[in-house]
Amino acid sequence: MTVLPIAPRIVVLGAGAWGTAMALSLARNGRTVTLWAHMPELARDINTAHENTQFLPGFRLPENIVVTGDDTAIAHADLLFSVIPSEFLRPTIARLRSQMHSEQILVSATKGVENNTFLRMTQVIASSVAEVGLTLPIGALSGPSFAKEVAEGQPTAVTVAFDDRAVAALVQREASSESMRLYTSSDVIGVELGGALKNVIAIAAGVAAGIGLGYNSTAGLITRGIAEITRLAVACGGRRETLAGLSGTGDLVLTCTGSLSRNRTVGMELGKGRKLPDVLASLGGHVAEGVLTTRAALGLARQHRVEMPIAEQMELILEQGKDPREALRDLMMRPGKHEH
Ligand SMILES: NC(=O)c1ccc[n+]([C@@H]2O[C@H](COP(=O)([O-])OP(=O)(O)OC[C@H]3O[C@@H](n4cnc5c(N)ncnc54)[C@H](O)[C@@H]3O)[C@@H](O)[C@H]2O)c1
Ligand SMILES: O=P(O)(O)OC[C@H](O)CO
Repeated sequence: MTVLPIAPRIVVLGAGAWGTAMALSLARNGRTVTLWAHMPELARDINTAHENTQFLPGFRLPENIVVTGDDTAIAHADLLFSVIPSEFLRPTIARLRSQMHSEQILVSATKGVENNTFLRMTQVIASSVAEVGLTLPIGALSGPSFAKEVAEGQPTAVTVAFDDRAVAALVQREASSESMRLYTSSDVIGVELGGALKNVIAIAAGVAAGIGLGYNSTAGLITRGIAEITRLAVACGGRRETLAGLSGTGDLVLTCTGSLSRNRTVGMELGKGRKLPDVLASLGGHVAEGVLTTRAALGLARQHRVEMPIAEQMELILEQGKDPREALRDLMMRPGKHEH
């Protein structure tokens, strides 16, 4: 049976906006939280400024957050949160896995699908640690949660999923606070895919906004978007009701309407006519996971023979520079369908 000590040692892997906000949220319970950065210089800069000026400016880190670039810090953790962008996850886990052990619990908070394998993030981590003969409980945390608002202490609700619900309950106990409410789930597939796939639809919502379209179009994209990502998640083994929850409808509504979303911003700039490399370069080192996830989602969709018309048009815009207006027209002019 997996257990956690009374005062578990917590390490957050990845000192981007979300890793830093997660550390701030976890530290509100009085625990010491170690925030691991992949580059020692980044750890040093954050320690000097007591603030992550590059990825989450404006929030002073309290004394009980210790920032480090030292890989050996991971060996002392009881509870690990992995917040590494999907693109860098496999090499980062390969680097750190010699410090990991089977008594630890690992929560993945990354939202993405691996580009060539189409694996979910918990699968990437499990397959990497298996190469050195290691197994440990690995689950996913996802839901509507802009890092800035979490850092501000604004009430936020997310879902944490493990195959073993008792493990999800342990994480729920440790990560809940006045401003962070966690629901448990045993649907790891649904929670992970909900969080990853909503980014593709958020790009589409941004494109619509960038073209100058209004509320009707956004509502249509959100609703047909949830239909599309639910189809794929269910085909992959997720549960329909999970996609109707926080890590599905909840996150989709947030990211398709919230101006803080990087994915929506990318779509909006494309809708205004800017080119993708130029838009990505202006994100200041931040990731917009949906750009890479679009192709992976379509790869998964082909494997499972699932139709994803919105994702297909996004791929054409992102990879072939299709005119966004033409893409939206092509979506509207598809053959008529039943709603369900
Ligand atoms: N920002 C949010 O509001 C938010 C909320 C929920 C989930 N997420 C998810 O969290 C994950 C991380 O996003 P973020 O917003 O914290 O990142 P970010 O965009 O703020 O920063 C990029 C991160 O990538 C790291 N990085 C860059 N090169 C690297 C390399 N070669 N190896 C390892 N790491 C490298 C940087 O150190 C930094 O931590 C993403 O999957 C994102 O979808 C973000
Ligand atoms: O800024 P985005 O688009 O990466 O979205 C951040 C989170 O995923 C919102 O839940």
